[in-house]
Amino acid sequence: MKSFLDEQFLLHNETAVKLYEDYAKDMPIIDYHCHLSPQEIYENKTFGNITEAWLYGDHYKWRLMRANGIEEQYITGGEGVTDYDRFLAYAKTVPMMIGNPLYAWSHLELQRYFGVYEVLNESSAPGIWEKVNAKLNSEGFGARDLITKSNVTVVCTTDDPCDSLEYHLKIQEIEGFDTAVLPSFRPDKGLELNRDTFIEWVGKLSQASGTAISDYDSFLSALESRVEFFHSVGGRVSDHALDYVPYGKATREEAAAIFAKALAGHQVSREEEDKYKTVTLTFLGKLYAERGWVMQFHMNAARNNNSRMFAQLGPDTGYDAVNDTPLSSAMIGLLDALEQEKALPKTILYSLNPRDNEVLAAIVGSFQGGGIPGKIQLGAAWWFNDTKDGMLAQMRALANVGLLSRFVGMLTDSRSFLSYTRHEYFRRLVCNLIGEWVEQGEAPHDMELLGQMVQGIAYNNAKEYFPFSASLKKVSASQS
Ligand SMILES: O=C(O)[C@@H](O)[C@H](O)[C@H](O)C(=O)CO
Repeated sequence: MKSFLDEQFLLHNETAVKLYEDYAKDMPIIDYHCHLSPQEIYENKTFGNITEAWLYGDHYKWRLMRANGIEEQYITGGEGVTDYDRFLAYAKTVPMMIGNPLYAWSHLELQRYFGVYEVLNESSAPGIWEKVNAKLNSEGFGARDLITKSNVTVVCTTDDPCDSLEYHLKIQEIEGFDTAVLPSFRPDKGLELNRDTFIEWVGKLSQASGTAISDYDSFLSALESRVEFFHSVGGRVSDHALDYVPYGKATREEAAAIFAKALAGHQVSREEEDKYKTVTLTFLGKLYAERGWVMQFHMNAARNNNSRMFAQLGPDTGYDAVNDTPLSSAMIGLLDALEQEKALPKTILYSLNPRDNEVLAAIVGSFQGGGIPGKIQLGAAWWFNDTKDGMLAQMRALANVGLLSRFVGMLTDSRSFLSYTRHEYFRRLVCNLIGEWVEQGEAPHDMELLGQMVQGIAYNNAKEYFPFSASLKKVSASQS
């Protein structure tokens, strides 16, 4: 029987161990989608204790604590509740997490960042609290230190087009910090024209772009100026949350009329919304293609389901779920609208519903081309799929229908600076999956070929795929 989280964790055959140890383990990380705060990175934020690092913003942990019957004030904080109280509440929940990736992630983080190899529970909590906090309060445990320690060459944060990117610019001035921290252009608030944030957001866009927005054309030119600004700061990625995939063939004039209706404060119909989103996404896709950007679609999330708690805590607080809207024909329509004009950018398609894996993997195959390896990507297992089963299902679907060897690999999608162990977890799964194929005679025991495949999925494919600046930390010869 293997001991818990030992060196061969998730590696169940010799080939897997060799692939991980000799090829995957030491590869750098490109974290091309996350929710880290550029300000905290710039300020090299330090964490007074493990509760601050673990429980101040991680809704994955909050969700499981609720499921374990922990009172809300010990999860997201409350009157008279100390950070130690919250840590104890988490320590009480951890033993109940067996089978959930957070059980492994939490212990991997304790091992990799703090040298703690004990299992976390209520009885070990006091000692672990002391040991971890002593480290967190010592030199080298600030946000930037943790990024550097994790061998991360690129971090792509998630940013609103109206954002000043002040901290991205300031980070570029920091001597000796090699990681590129780049903005991702996330214009969801400009697409969601039925939401109560739309009109105010258009006003913010006008201010940020210096463009008077009186109609759809001026709105689009304001968006274009912000794309250009993000590009000037090193941004090369966009990101769209499509909780359902819209598609409605329409002219620019039709979209303009719908835009005007929404800007006047009127609700638009679903048909009008689809038309507006189709024309606007097509416009944006062309901008991305012109600049060589990568366009990401995060689809089929069902967000903020608990209206009482949404009113109390806001979004991204652990009350989301998986949507099950059909997406195939709309997705094809959107991609084809761009392809028709030879303006389809590199694109990554993520669905939160694993039922869509094969659907998207097949759609991906319909739009490859342009001489670009893996131009269209089946997105990494995301959010509720960021699990052993979810990652394997996504990789198997991609391997069955497309080219796993061209996959740009994992991302943390996290708000915590300790989450880079998710890449280790993923790399171990990749090596074991390929190792199994070799041991079962389904792939040749050609370590050079397999090592190249593993290093590609771990890092090199992303390095080639994302047109980030040459300011990336140079990967040593043995790793490239
Ligand atoms: O980018 C998204 O929309 C999601 O990743 C969302 O932000 C969610 O809160 C998350 O971080 C899941 O990991």
